[in-house]
Amino acid sequence: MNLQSPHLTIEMTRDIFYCKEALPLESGEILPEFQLSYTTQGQLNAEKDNVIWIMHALTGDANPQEWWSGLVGEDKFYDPANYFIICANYLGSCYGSTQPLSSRPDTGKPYYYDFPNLTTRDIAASLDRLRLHLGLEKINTVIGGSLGGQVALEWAYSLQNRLQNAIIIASNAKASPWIIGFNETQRMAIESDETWGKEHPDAGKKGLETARAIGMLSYRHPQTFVQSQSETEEKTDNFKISSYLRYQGQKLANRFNALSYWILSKAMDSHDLGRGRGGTPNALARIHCRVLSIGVDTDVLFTCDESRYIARYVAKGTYREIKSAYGHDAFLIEYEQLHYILQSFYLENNQ
Ligand SMILES: CC(=O)SCCNC(=O)CCNC(=O)[C@H](O)C(C)(C)COP(=O)(O)OP(=O)(O)OC[C@H]1O[C@@H](n2cnc3c(N)ncnc32)[C@H](O)[C@@H]1OP(=O)(O)O
Ligand SMILES: N[C@@H](CCO)C(=O)O
Repeated sequence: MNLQSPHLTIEMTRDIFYCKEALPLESGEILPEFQLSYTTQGQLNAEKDNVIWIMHALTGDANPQEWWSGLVGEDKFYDPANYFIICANYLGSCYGSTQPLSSRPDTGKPYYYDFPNLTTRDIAASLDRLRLHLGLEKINTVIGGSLGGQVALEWAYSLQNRLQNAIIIASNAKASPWIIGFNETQRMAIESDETWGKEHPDAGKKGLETARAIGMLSYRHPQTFVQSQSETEEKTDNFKISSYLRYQGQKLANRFNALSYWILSKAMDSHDLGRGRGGTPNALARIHCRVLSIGVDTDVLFTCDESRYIARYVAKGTYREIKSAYGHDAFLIEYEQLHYILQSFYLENNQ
């Protein structure tokens, strides 16, 4: 791909990166080869300092113009007319990258339950392979929410002075027992599905519906549903919130698969920037770039204190807060506040 093509590619291009070099994983296992589906839009400038790398969350794909439409795209904050914008689907996810349903190179059959557990550090390492493949010596900004923020933080640590800004939204430096607990209940729901364990692409699909319903409660806030799912007084059964959660479960199960969900939820649980690095504060202090850590006041999953903690221990940290009734998912919704916070951050740093 000629990143400095004279043709400004405002249109998003989709590509697959095939990496034939084995990827050693934190577990000690090795992924012999892998592919990453990714999108790019815009053009690398002459100084090569306008790369924006967008990181998706748990069930995201490589198309931020879809799930972050208020932030990425023509005339949006991250406008391809000004930036070279890239987004890659993570290892383990089912949107074009190597995942449990991918064929193993040694047998030609799907990995299924033999797919190796991944950590956020492994995912960051796989993205760095793509960076090197594209010849991107430096990145202006890595930005992501939730799992995307966790991977962004791991990558900020290893990129060091090759990265200018890390923007971590509704995320953490180390998975809390609370988050691991929520993910464990979701895996229990998948395990309770009698099809789980079978070698079939839809294994665990019904359990995934329940897992998503549990997840949706953690991604929102009681206020969210008071506003959108309240009832008149005569209702005694068949409540709106019940049908909403069942609907969201079906909606996700129809676009995702339980094996990918399992692998990525384990990656979220594995997240600990300080592992092998003298603990979280020491690791945060060694991040070279500027870090903007954004919390959501009603986020009950990734709390504001966890976002404040990141800003407090990194060398060049700023903390900002979104006020929202939406809870954790506010990072996908509160575009006006996000725009204001991002604009102030870049202006404060003369960018
Ligand atoms: C950064 C990332 O990687 S994100 C990962 C990828 N995620 C996605 O692609 C999804 C991102 N989008 C979302 O999560 C949500 O749409 C948000 C957070 C952006 C917006 O949330 P909300 O405005 O509350 O809409 P939400 O999606 O929760 O619910 C609306 C849907 O539920 C349906 N619904 C609402 N109430 C009910 C109910 N009582 N019963 C049944 N269905 C209901 C609506 O009809 C609507 O259906 P549709 O999605 O088919 O149009
Ligand atoms: N609701 C978003 C964020 C979860 O962390 C998703 O589905 O990935």
